[in-house]
Amino acid sequence: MKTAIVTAEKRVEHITTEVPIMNISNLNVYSKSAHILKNINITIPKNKITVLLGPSGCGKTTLLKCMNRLTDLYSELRLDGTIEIDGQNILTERNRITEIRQKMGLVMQRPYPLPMSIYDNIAYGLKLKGVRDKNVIAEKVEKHLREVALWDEVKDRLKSSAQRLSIGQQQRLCLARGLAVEPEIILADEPTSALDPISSRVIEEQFSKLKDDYTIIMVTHILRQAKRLADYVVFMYYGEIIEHGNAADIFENPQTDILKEYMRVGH
Ligand SMILES: Nc1ncnc2c1ncn2[C@@H]1O[C@H](COP(=O)(O)OP(=O)(O)OP(=O)(O)O)[C@@H](O)[C@H]1O
Repeated sequence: MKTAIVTAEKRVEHITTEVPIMNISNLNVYSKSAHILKNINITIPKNKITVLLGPSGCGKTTLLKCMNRLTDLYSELRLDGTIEIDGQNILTERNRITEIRQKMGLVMQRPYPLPMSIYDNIAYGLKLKGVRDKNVIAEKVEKHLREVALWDEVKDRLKSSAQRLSIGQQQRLCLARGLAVEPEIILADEPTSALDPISSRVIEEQFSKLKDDYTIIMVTHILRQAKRLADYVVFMYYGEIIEHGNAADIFENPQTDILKEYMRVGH
């Protein structure tokens, strides 16, 4: 798709025809002293990798936190607008926050494996979901470790502590733990920022494969990574979305001076 519509003086939407999984409308986030996210309107496509891109402090992480209501943890933040998933506005669902979060796996900048064995890190999520059958648990542990390409590396030491794994392996384990609760969406906040280049590539390769089964929304400020991975790009600047659309359109045909400059400097 090549069409671009100028929706405001400096905001550009590259039209996309994908199947939506999440609709964000008129979303604003305020702290006591600042307007952090300004009138965010986007539709996130299903079974794609959406990259939230932009310079430090532009609001990428805050937008990601809104999507699973991690913003609830910060009493100083005030939100208005809507985030619809499966036709429900998650911002007004008072009692179903656990259910909402179970639809989403979260991968943070640094891996935080639970202080237990590799096996139990994944079994834990399954048990929380009510899975009791030991054979089913064993099958799923293997399945999810294979999904993140970790099985061959750990199959002979499943009962040893997860904290003895390398950081790159821990990040894949945390991804597998997130997958074990069978989310629809994976939210990833700079998931490779603590990793060496080889481990980073492994995570990137897993994301490219996982999008067949999951929708991935990833924060990065690394332009090259966005180019390698993104199907859909949301470019942010000072709390606003400046351009969003299919990755090929955004990267081959940026419309705004701000994005053109970001791409020039980012190379
Ligand atoms: N709980 C909060 N209270 C007050 N201000 C906040 C809070 N959370 C975020 N901010 C501010 O909102 C702005 C956006 O922060 P955010 O972490 O979303 O940016 P970012 O684009 O993810 O940056 P980075 O790439 O550096 O992680 C920043 O100015 C930050 O200081």
